[in-house]
Amino acid sequence: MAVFTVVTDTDLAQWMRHYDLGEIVDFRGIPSGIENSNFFVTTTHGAYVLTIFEKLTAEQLPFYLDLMRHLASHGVPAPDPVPRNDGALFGLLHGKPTAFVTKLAGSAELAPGVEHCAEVGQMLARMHLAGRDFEHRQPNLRSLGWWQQTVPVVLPFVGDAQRELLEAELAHQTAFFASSDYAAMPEGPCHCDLFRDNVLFAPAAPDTGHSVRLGGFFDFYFAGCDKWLFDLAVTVNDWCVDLTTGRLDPARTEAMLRAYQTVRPFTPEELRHWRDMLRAGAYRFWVSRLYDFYLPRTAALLQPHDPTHFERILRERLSGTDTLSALSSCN
Ligand SMILES: Nc1ncnc2c1ncn2[C@@H]1O[C@H](COP(=O)(O)OP(=O)(O)OP(=O)(O)O)[C@@H](O)[C@H]1O
Ligand SMILES: N[C@@H](CCO)C(=O)O
Repeated sequence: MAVFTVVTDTDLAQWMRHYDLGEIVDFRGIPSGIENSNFFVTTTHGAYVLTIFEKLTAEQLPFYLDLMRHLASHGVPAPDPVPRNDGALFGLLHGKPTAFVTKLAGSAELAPGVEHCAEVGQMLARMHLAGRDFEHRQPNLRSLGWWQQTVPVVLPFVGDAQRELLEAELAHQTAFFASSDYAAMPEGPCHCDLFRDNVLFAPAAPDTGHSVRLGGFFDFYFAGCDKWLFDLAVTVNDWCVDLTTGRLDPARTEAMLRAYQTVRPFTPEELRHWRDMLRAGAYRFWVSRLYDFYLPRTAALLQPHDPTHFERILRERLSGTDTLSALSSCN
């Protein structure tokens, strides 16, 4: 179980005094996830998720919690942080920032079809537009600066072929980030980690004509201001990939991109640099997975993600052209 901080019944009982959430009915650690300690807490008032933030600081947290509130109030289904009795959206438990958010209904779809990809693409574009008037500006903390710091830390652990690719891609991305086309791309609050396991689907209501219904986006704790296209590239790299080869599945990719574009059309700069952005999205997670794999933290049970998956995806995006035509064909 990825529970880094153990919470006893006594800890929880004391913690609950800060909230008006009724009596505890059930309390259990959540085994998935690799960043934070998460618990499902059911009370006589409803179902919640208690998250103890293992890395994020009290200074960083308002961005995420306020963003979730902002999005939820703008029609984007996201967990809503529950205020404490003193009005604060988080407190300290075992010295770490800790928050209660509402539990979303539904379950993750780990083998998505075109309908799931279309739902996610459209909601992602709506989320980007909804974030335009969000007042906080905090950068994506896992962007170029973090890659530049982290790559030298993981290089001693990897083979020659990986070293060469890590260094070459970092140079390419550094130049891309410095370009005028990059500067011209639209940006704003992004999820930055909208993988299949961070989206829930609920059963579609009968007679709606839809086969699937989006339950919500969650795990906003890697969110930050970034290029909207980066957010989409991260999402496509996970939702539309053939898990064996790392190639993009044309039907799912087109479904997601078309749906995104019905809400927010791409700019010329974005069309020109789609593949660079897919590479950036793959690189970000290759580096973080290498870091977590070779420099793991202790947890009661930790399931590290496979770094070679994103190495394969990056190599595939470097060689592929199909992804560019998929995007252009949507115009
Ligand atoms: N608001 C929520 N509503 C419903 N389920 C949730 C919610 N938040 C978390 N969960 C459940 O908890 C699990 C773990 O949460 P999460 O994925 O956020 O872990 P993490 O360690 O914080 O992040 P990461 O995915 O980056 O490792 C999810 O897979 C999901 O089942
Ligand atoms: N989505 C990330 C985990 C951290 O959120 C990954 O698959 O590497």
